[in-house]
Amino acid sequence: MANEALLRLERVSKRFGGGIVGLDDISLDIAEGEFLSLLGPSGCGKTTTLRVIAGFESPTAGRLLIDGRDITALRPFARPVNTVFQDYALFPHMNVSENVEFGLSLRAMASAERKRRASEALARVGLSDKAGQRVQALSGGQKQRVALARALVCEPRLLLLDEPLSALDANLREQMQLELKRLQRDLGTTFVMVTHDQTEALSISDRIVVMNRGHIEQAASPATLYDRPATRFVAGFIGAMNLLPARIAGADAATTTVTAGGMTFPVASGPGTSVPPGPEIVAGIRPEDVVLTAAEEPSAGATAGVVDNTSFHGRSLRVHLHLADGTALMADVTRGTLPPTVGQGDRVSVSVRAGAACALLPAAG
Ligand SMILES: Nc1ncnc2c1ncn2[C@@H]1O[C@H](COP(=O)(O)OP(=O)(O)OP(=O)(O)O)[C@@H](O)[C@H]1O
Repeated sequence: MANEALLRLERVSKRFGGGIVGLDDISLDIAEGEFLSLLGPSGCGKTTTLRVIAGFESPTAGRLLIDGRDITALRPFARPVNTVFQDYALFPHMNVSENVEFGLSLRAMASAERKRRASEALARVGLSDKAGQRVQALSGGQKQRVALARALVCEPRLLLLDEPLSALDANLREQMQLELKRLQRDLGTTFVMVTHDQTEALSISDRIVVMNRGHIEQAASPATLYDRPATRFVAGFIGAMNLLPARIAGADAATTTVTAGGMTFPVASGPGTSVPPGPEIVAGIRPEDVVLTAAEEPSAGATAGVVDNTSFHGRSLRVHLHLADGTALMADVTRGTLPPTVGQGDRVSVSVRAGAACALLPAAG
């Protein structure tokens, strides 16, 4: 793996004054051409990770390697890395083209060549017609594109993006997510993006690094994080998840039979679904994998539940219910699959959908 990674973070820690832990022993390989997102709650260390990669912060322990070469001591401008900042950091007194050219001004390059590259970068982000405009006259989305062009004009090996879309409204944000992804695919440049928006991370990234309190909880593809969260934290952080105390009722090569909340269901064996060690485990069951039927008596493997309330979610209805032992559960039910009048106090039969990707997790952590 050592030679495959474009960037390797090797046991990187960052402590600030007063004993504040920014990063706690982080190791991560980032492959060439990857779109990687750093995701996690406020204060988990996303920005610190980005700043350490950019060279704006020095790690207090560990090292960084690009193509196997130690860059830990290199100044920011000496790294093949560029950053797009959250507030764009454009120069208001320069026009669009000058802002983009500025990215090249630290390099000895003929003016004609600078202009050619700047106009190529502006074309990439669809702003050729704005080259001579003042940046104040641009919309938020256009400013974001200028910031991208200014970073990309230097042809970095690695582009770092710090919450690049957070200042945009919801519609524009979604459009820019698609554009970012397209740009990254076209260029083949490695992108590392900080975001606290899980929907954004899930829709745009090849891989997501979920961080918590300065360490990495899990680094995996969006589908793996969703279907096979490695920890309770990830299970609770990505999407909605029912976490029920569980026990193993049996196992063979293909499946593990799990009992949780009075329900018995098979979980397919395979990578990421091994039973965690320790006596206490929880089963993570997505609301869309909980099946409700209006039956009076639960069938085999199912249990009885009582509806507490329902909320409208477009195509589906989220049903909050409780089981006989008091356990609270969420179920997302496709509209029309339950009687339209189902509501508070109604009894339903509750089971886990056959073939559901349930996560078996240690109770602690
Ligand atoms: N320059 C600094 N001096 C002291 N503490 C810092 C400094 N920068 C970050 N920290 C602390 O390090 C921890 C990680 O901060 P960081 O900014 O990396 O989090 P984040 O995940 O990017 O959060 P947010 O989503 O709020 O931006 C926090 O506890 C933060 O207060």
